[in-house]
This record gives sequence, C-alpha cells and structure tokens, in this order.
Amino acid sequence: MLDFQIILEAIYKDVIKSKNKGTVASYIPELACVDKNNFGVHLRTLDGKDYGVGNFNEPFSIQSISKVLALSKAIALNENNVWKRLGVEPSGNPFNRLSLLEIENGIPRNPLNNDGAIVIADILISHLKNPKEDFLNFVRTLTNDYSINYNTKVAQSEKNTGFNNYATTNLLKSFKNLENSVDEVLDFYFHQCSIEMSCSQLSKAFYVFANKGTCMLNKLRLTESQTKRINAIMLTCGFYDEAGEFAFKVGLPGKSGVGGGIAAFLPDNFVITTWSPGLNKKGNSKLGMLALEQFTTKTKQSIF
Ligand SMILES: NC(=O)CC[C@H](N)C(=O)O
Repeated sequence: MLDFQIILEAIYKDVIKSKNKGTVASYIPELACVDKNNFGVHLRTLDGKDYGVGNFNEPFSIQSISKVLALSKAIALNENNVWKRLGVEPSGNPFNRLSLLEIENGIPRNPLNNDGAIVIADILISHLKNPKEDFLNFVRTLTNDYSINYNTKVAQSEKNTGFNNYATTNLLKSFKNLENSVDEVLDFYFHQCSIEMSCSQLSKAFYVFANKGTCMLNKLRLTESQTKRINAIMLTCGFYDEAGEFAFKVGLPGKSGVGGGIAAFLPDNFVITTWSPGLNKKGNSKLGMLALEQFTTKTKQSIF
C-alpha cells in the first residue's frame, strides 16, 4: 500500500530546494504580485481520502485550467455545437499563437489554446441565461464548495493588457466563428480565467474527470464518452506546446495555467494538483512539473 502523505512530503522537501523556481507570469500585471515561494501539492483519491503538503489550501488564479471546466460545461449543454466550431488536434504552438488561426480560416485547433477557449466562451454565452453566474455555479457544484469566486481585479488586469486576446477574438469574429460581441466574449473569458481555487479545491473539481463523469456529489455531469474525449484532449493539448514533454515525463492527463497551477489525474484512481507560481519558458509551473514527474516515477502510477 502506498503512503501518499509520506511520498508527497518527501517530494516537497526535495523539489522546494530547487535553485531555479521559474518566472512568475507578468503579462497579466496582477499575477506578478504573487510570491514565487508558494508551493503546494494535494492528492485526493476516488474514495475521498485527502493528502496535502505546503500551500495546498491557498487559493490562486487558475487561469487556463478553467478552460477544461468551460469545455465540460459546453459539452454538457450541447456537444455537437462544439465540434462544428473547433478541432481536437494539438497545435504544437504557444497557447496564444495567432498566425495559425488565420492560416486555418478561424477554426481553432483545440479548445485548450486561447482561440479555442474563446470560442467555447462564446458558446457558453449563447447557451446560458446568466453566463458568468451560471458558469461559476457549475464550478461550485462540481466542487461542492460555494466559497469559490472570480477575482475581478485579475480579470480587469487582464482586460487592460489583453491585446493578444482582443486580436484573436477579432480574428474569430472576422471568420464568423463568434456569435456574440468581442467585448462580451472577452469579459466572460477574462472572468473565467480569474477564478481562484486552491489545490484541494481543484482536486475536487477534477474528480469528475477521474471518475468517468460523475462528480463528488455522485451526480452525473458528463457521460463516459464525453469524459473520455475531454481527458484525451487534456493529454494531447493540456500543457501548451509542452504536452508531449508532460506525457513523456509525467504520464497523466491534466491541465496547467499561467497562475502556476497544474491539475492532473489517473482515471479511476486519484487527482493530484500542484501550485508553484514560477513558470518555465513554455508557461508551465517549473516546480509543479518536477513534483509530478517525481510522483509518477516513485509510485509508478501513470496511465502508461
Ligand atoms: N495559459 C494560460 O493560463 C493563459 C490564460 C490567460 N488568461 C490568457 O488568456 O492569456
């Protein structure tokens, strides 16, 4: 029997010694205020046991991790609509690369790069009565935690400097792959990315993906087939242009965000989440990746 608490503590002690802790994202100015020394790891098994070390209960900006939650909501609402408007191939490019979208006539490669996530935001706005409120409630009920909220300061900060996302959204509009207005879609998207959650809350939210679509409250949120598809997209596209490297080193499906969070899971077994705000050159958490690589190496718990 693996003692997860002892394993997480050993990994934490080792990884925290790293001299190079990466660089905190500063293109969203509000994110640059976060202390690089934060580091937390949390694991939740499917039978509900929790293990944590470091700052695993401290909320942080989940950023791109929210793209998986938005995709899930869009798929649960109307899956056919989603695949008409974007693809499922990894892009091999940074998450905010604009040129590919023009070459490929306004059809984003996948829902986890910015262009695809913006199309998903557009779909949610078209389907939800009160988009921001309804989406937040979806995340809260997945997690069974009503303290989860948007950080409006972070959303505003990204709005002030989100020139690349404005360009992307305008391009989508010019290719007629956007139903709503550019401002409305980006307001939703910036809020979605600004949601704050701790590692332990994220482990609860991602439980649904490890548990064939049934969330912690034993409620069916996604079908098994929908869950399989979302998990496949996380494995192939969840770590920007480093998805291959993550599969190679860690071997779990998951999603990262520029706030320094990573949520990963072994289907039918557990969810493991890390947070360390310093990023590597590709935008993935430096210590988070190291910790997860050590975890799957030590425990031999990977999908491969
Ligand atoms: N990779 C990320 O976490 C990026 C999310 C961020 N809100 C952006 O659009 O640039």
